[in-house]
Amino acid sequence: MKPADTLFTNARFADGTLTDFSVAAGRIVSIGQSETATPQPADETVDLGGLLVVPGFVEGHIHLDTSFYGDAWKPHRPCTAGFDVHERVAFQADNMAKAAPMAERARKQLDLCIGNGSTSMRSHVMVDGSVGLKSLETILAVREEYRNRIDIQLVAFPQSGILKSPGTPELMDEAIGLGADLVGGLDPASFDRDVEKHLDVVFGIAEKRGVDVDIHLHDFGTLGIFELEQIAARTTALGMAGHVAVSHAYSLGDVSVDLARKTGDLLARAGVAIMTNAPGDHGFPPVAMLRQAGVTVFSGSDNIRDSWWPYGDGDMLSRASIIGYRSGFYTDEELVLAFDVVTEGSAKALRLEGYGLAVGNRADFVTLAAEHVPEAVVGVPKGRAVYKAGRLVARDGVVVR
Ligand SMILES: O=c1cc[nH]c(=O)[nH]1
Repeated sequence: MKPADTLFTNARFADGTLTDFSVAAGRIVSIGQSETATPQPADETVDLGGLLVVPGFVEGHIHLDTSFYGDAWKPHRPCTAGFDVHERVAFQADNMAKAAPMAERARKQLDLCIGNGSTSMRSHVMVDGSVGLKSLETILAVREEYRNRIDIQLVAFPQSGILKSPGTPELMDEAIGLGADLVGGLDPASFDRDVEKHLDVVFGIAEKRGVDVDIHLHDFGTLGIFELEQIAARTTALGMAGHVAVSHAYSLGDVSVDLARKTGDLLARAGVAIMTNAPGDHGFPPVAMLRQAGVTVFSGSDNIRDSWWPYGDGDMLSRASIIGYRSGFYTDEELVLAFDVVTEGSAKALRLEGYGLAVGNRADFVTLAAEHVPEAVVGVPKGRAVYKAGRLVARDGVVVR
């Protein structure tokens, strides 16, 4: 038998068993009980010391281009009246003009996320009439630099609208040719004020290019629900179940329980996933109810020190804790659900191949000083080791170079 590259011993899996596993060519090739198994020969042995070992976190929604993490502090500017996406986008443009170079900021954000245990990520990147393809070109180059540390999907994101920002449909199409993986959208009703035409462009590009869709939908109440219905109908009509996500979907958190449940059933049937970061100042999708309906629920940091809010730490375990806290999750089963949202749920939404701790899967994992997953979700232990394809990429929050 050809020896594995690395034998990892004394790993505590989520079911409490102490396990050895070996990795070759970046994949898990064997898993056995530490107490009973004959160790598989390997070039190197790493003793994980009984730490909890979990799959790498999946950062399912972030903005690598517009974060000011590690840059000079940009004080938050409130909107004049309530939450207004147009105003936030204008503040963002102001801040971007005063920001450190985008590549530098993106690297700092990536180091933060990897240091905390993310091994895969989906980032939205502005592609519209205001910035053209410049941001995407920068982030594509940074993605290339980080390709051995984290897998990154990029969404061509029309932050200034598709119909409101001249040239955006063509730019989004070009973006896919350039290397973006998905096509995005933004509040078809309140931003572009034409749901049909907005979705024609998004799903038109998706169909033509054979890519997935991830739409930002901040619209509240029944307006947001109406848009979710339209997105679900398009998804079904194009046979895109499992290939479409809606990010934020605040409306699911502020309509009646009955309407949220009915819409959840619709989304489950259509195969539309929902991303929530459990934001602080308003309703957000009811995670447990949606999961029970069969909806794939996933999560991301979204904004980290940007023009939308000053919070965010790039830590998907702390995000699971926030989701659990805001959802009123107390039982072990509920805490495991919160954890699942940032691991299996996000992996499913991103359609990651070979995710999870099983033979044949990618050896992307994190060690945690916790006895089990519920304790990890409430305790959010630091001092983690992060492995990508079986190789140590970060320890104690610091990326290994
Ligand atoms: O939450 C966010 C962040 C950036 N851009 C958006 O449209 N929404």
